Amino acid sequence: MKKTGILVVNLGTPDSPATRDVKKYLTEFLMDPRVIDLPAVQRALLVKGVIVPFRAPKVAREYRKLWMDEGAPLRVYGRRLVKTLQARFAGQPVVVALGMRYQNPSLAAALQALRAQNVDRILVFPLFPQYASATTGSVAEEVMRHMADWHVIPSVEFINAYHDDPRYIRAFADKVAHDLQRYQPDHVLFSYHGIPERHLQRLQEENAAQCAWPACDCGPHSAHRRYCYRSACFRTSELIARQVGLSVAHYTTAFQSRLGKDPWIQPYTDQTIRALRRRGVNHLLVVAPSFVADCLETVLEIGEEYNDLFLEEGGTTFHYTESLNDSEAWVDAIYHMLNEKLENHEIPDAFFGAAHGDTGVGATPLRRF
Ligand SMILES: C=CC1=C(C)c2cc3[nH]c(cc4nc(cc5[nH]c(cc1n2)c(C)c5CCC(=O)O)C(CCC(=O)O)=C4C)c(C)c3C=C
Ligand SMILES: [Fe+2]
Ligand SMILES: [Fe+2]
Repeated sequence: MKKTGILVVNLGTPDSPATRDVKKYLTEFLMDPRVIDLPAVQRALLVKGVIVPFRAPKVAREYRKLWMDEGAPLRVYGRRLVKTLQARFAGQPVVVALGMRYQNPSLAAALQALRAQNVDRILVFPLFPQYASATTGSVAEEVMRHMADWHVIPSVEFINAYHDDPRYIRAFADKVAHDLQRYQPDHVLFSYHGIPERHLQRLQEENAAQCAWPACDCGPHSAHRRYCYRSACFRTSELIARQVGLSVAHYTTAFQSRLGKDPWIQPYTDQTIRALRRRGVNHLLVVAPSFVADCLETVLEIGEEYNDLFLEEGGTTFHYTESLNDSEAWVDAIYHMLNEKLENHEIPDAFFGAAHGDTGVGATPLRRF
């Protein structure tokens, strides 16, 4: 039977909350041309000369608040997820490894671990449900770069978007349904990590059918464009809302975490929170489906900054739905998404006559043709 390696990938996080390690992380991350898409010299001047020196001390303080006993949340949840997933595949010829796009455990080490196990193929599962060049695209490019000099390159499949997969939707919807019961909010805000608007321009250059940049009109009522990140986010909100029975008037989609002065995809989360207050929303529940593990952007940006903003604006209660992390429902969802790929790929040995001890060549199954 063929042996499959599953490479679970997340963004990455610093090795420690020390400013030195945060600088290393931010530099590697932001020097990626898929993240800061400027010409190399301009990017280096901006990242190494401005963003990292000014941002790292503040971000390091934030990581210190967030740090768990076992380390950074993104890495802790990643390790637990992979361990439970490996157990879920018990009895199947499957090896699961965790790699981070930036810092550790590195993609190089994870790929070498799979290679050492002589896997025949690799399924790459980025922990990004909505496709973006800055995340999923970057992971794919880096995986291919690492394997480029292998003599035997196994077959590789990238699971590059699953924002509309019913199992991912259900895993999130179950959490939201629970919090709707518990907190009785009068509105739900789906807040996704943003990307610069300019990234959608590249999308249209490559495939005009994908998106209508500069005025990306992807939204709840437009046709769904799979690789327009903005569209995929609207679609995710719609599917989760439908699953939990939320009507269009009771939820909103917005984008957070913008960096720099260029326009990012809109509406922005902070402005949306103010607008919701003006509309009289008193009890808000925030859900962040682009983050499948809690991290700096959820625990601090949503859980503290947006919480404070909503209360300062006169709101009464603010709650955040915790992410999927290493929950059983999420492990189960990933297991089923991947197992489907395994089942579709596997050609039973019996088909080649191996069950009868021959080589398969010229054996009876040829009748099928
Ligand atoms: C969920 C998908 C993500 C997309 C899309 C994304 C795009 C993107 N991010 C930056 C800049 C930063 N992001 C930072 C943190 C961060 N980003 C994601 C996910 C996506 N980013 C996660 C999960 C995290 C948290 C990591 C953690 O350890 O907790 C940061 C670092 C923190 C900070 O300085 O605020 C930066 C910087 C850009 C520029 C971008 C699209 C081009
Ligand atoms: Fe980010
Ligand atoms: Fe779009």
